Amino acid sequence: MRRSVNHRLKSAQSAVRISYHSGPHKVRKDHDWNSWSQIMDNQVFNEDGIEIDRKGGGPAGSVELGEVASAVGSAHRYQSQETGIHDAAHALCLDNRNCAEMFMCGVGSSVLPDSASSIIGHCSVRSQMTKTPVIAAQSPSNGDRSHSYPADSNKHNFAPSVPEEEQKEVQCVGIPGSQSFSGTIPRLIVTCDSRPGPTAPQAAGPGGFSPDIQPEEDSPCSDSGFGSSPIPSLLFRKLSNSSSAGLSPASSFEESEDDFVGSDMDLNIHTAAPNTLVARDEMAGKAWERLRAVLQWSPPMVSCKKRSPWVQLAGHAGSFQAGDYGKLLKRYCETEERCLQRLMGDLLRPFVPGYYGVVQRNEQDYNVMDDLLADFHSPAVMDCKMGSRTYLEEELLKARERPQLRKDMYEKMMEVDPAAPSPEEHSQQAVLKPRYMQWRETLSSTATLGFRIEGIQKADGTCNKNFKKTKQRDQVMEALRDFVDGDSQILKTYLWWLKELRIALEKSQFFRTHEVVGSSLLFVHDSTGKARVWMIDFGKTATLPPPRTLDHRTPWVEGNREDGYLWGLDNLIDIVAAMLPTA
Ligand SMILES: O=P(O)(O)O[C@H]1[C@H](O)[C@@H](OP(=O)(O)O)[C@H](OP(=O)(O)O)[C@@H](OP(=O)(O)O)[C@H]1O
Ligand SMILES: Nc1ncnc2c1ncn2[C@@H]1O[C@H](COP(=O)(O)OP(=O)(O)O)[C@@H](O)[C@H]1O
Repeated sequence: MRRSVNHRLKSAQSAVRISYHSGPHKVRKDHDWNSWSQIMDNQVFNEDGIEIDRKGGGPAGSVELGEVASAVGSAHRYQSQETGIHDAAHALCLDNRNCAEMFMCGVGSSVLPDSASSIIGHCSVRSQMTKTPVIAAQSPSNGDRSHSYPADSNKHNFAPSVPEEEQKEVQCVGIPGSQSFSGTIPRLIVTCDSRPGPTAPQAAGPGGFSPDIQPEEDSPCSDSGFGSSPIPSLLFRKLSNSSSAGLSPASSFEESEDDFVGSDMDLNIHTAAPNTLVARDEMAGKAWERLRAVLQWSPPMVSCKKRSPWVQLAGHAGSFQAGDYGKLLKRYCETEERCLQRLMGDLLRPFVPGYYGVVQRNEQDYNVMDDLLADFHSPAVMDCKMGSRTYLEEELLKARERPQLRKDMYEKMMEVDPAAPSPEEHSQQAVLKPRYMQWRETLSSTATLGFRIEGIQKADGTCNKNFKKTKQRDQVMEALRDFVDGDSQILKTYLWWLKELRIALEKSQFFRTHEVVGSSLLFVHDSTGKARVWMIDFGKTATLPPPRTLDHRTPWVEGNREDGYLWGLDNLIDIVAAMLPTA
């Protein structure tokens, strides 16, 4: 039995190696299954895709819980820091899928630190990576076809190829003080004005340029042509319109399951909000001890936890589908895939949704990630778009070189402020994308504070996306106060997470070497007092050519690629702190 557990732990490790392979960033093809199954050389599957023990022939899922607990213990001993938790969780979940499923359905999510439970989530998707879904009958696959990770049998590093510096534990060195933004955001308005000027677009022909009118201009992750795609029905959760008090309807996943989650085992590390990440690791260690105990003495549970209604607060309609077991499928974007892969090996990992690779559903590829709402009960959610600029420098160049007029953006502009378009734009009934984006930035708090609220859903399900004109500090405060229903304890927890995030960002190799544009912070809390902040949306996060780096606070001037992300975070922290009663 012991041999078998160790053997599975080994398998788990090799599987993890593959998971983080950052190979060629392209959509992978079916034949990769072969290489995947080669890597899984220590594992044998029965015809239902259930892993069986080579020796015993029983399903791997039938391993006794006590044995799994030992596996957890052994794996945990490999490393005890943040990465160790992940490793242990990987080992555990890959070791026993049924048990992992049990974690997903209650035990794990209630006793594990978030980082670990998110990885335990990995196992369910990882189990999809078998030729046949393990729990085929329950799978809402809808014809899902998981791409395997490109296998590279020559790679034997357990960790992804991440610079050593990046793998170091975050040490809390104190919360840096807020830094102010000394400059102003340069106005780089691109219009169809053919008059010469330093920032005006170049005329493309005699009499000024005559750009083609396009319904949409594709940006790196634009969903042009996809928004109206029908969304296939889902077994676990369905997409539907949620009640919306805002400008536009929100997509949501309907509540569809009963709640069997044992709350007595909850370990709420979120509200505890210790002062350092190191302290959190210590807590995580304790959580593992408790997990071991629970595993050794709990009867097997076949349960499913209640799914809170899912909500999409911003972004492109039709981009998301529900995945299995707390996973979310987001329409495939190569840039985002690359970023999420890299982030899995970066200090920022606890602040981003766990990433599980690419699946195909109905001929559309999706990036699979954690549904960040999955562990909350009727959560309140807020999307805050970070940074002082919301378009890439390359989009600006593109708009100059190949200007494309956007009717849809003109219409969105008119809905908010009919006086906003210039006479020329009125006559064209269209605007250029950077012009629209800059208008949105100055209308909201993006240009003045380096972040803006995109949307809020309250616990009662009301959803408000009407923040386009939320610009002043006191307006932001009002929105935040409403979001937390005046609960200063929740605000305090958010403040703690924001400060932790700032520490991690300031040390992150990924962050230093990427221009992070259009990315959001997703704030989630619920009535249990649990509150947390994650970074989402890396569709417009561009890698800088080495050795270039950004400090994310220097004001942007065209060419310096600064995004104002940290400046915005400083301001956000400052605002949240100012809302709290002084001790
Ligand atoms: O929020 P509204 O005012 O509707 O404007 C949207 C957002 O800025 C989108 O950014 P995000 O995805 O960060 O929410 C952006 O997508 P990009 O990220 O592709 O730039 C859209 O551009 P188009 O996709 O070109 O329409 C733009 O129309
Ligand atoms: N991992 C996630 N878990 C839960 N909700 C998410 C997650 N990612 C995105 N969302 C929801 O979807 C919305 C849009 O996400 P985003 O990644 O910004 O999409 P887009 O790239 O289309 O702009 C967010 O505002 C949030 O409400």
